[in-house]
Amino acid sequence: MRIAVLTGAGISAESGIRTFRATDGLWEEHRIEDVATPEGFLRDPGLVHRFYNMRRADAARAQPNAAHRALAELARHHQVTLITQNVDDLHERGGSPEVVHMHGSLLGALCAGCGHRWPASLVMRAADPCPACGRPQTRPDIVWFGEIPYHMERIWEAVERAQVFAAIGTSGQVYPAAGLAQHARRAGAETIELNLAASAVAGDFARRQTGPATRVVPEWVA
Ligand SMILES: CC(C)NC(=O)[C@H](Cc1c[nH]c2ccccc12)NC(=O)[C@H](CCCC/N=C(/NCCC(=O)O)S[C@H]1O[C@H](COP(=O)(O)OP(=O)(O)OC[C@H]2O[C@@H](n3cnc4c(N)ncnc43)[C@H](O)[C@@H]2O)[C@@H](O)[C@H]1O)NC(=O)OCc1ccccc1
Repeated sequence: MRIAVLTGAGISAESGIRTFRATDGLWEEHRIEDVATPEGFLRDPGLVHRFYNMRRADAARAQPNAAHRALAELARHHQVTLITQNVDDLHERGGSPEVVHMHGSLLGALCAGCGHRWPASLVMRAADPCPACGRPQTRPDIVWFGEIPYHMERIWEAVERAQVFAAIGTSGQVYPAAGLAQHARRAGAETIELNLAASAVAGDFARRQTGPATRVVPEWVA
């Protein structure tokens, strides 16, 4: 079976990683414009690096949960394209062989000058010189608002060819990720949403399983 899976912050919530829009969510203390936009980085790279250094430390402390592991199991029996909006590496540590990080990763560094990429250190600073061009314009390799997500060609193709499309732990408020369900449904896929509550695009799904990811994902995979 060809299965395309899209995950969001909700799949990592039970591993202790805060989501974005929950009351104690990440965007509570920080204005999106300040910490997740190219303009915010130009204005105050120190603030942005402190934000992502904190997230990198949180992710390093967290452990994959039963939902991450269940998706790894699914990939052993089906042709799974696992697309995530998450920048943590819990899918990989949960055993998933291949993960498409459409919004980048906390484990990557990117030179805003020459575009060179290299593995991130736990604590990053803008002044860290680029190993390729030497310029001190180091940023996290993360897709910010107003920037084009990574791997879009591959993602559209996988969603169009999927027989099943599942969205797990995502609020459906950020595009183009939130538009993938409708695209899959139009291409004839069976669609299912797994979440604690209905997302902003719940209407695009034929089926829904409501509950915490660590319960509903293993149930769905079984
Ligand atoms: C706010 C929104 C309106 N704005 C956008 O969508 C913008 C603008 C836009 C573009 N098109 C539009 C169309 C309409 C309106 C606006 C737009 N989009 C962009 O700027 C994108 C770039 C967006 C990426 C920004 N970067 C992120 N992340 C990296 C940074 C970082 O992480 O710091 S987005 C970030 O926020 C989003 C958060 O959403 P979720 O992951 O869903 O998390 P959330 O907290 O919201 O919800 C948690 C869910 O889990 C559930 N849950 C909680 N606990 C559990 C639990 N235990 N079990 C199960 N479920 C659970 C909850 O019920 C809830 O549903 C994720 O995508 C996450 O990656 N770029 C772009 O459009 O470029 C052009 C383009 C595009 C395509 C082709 C050509 C050109």
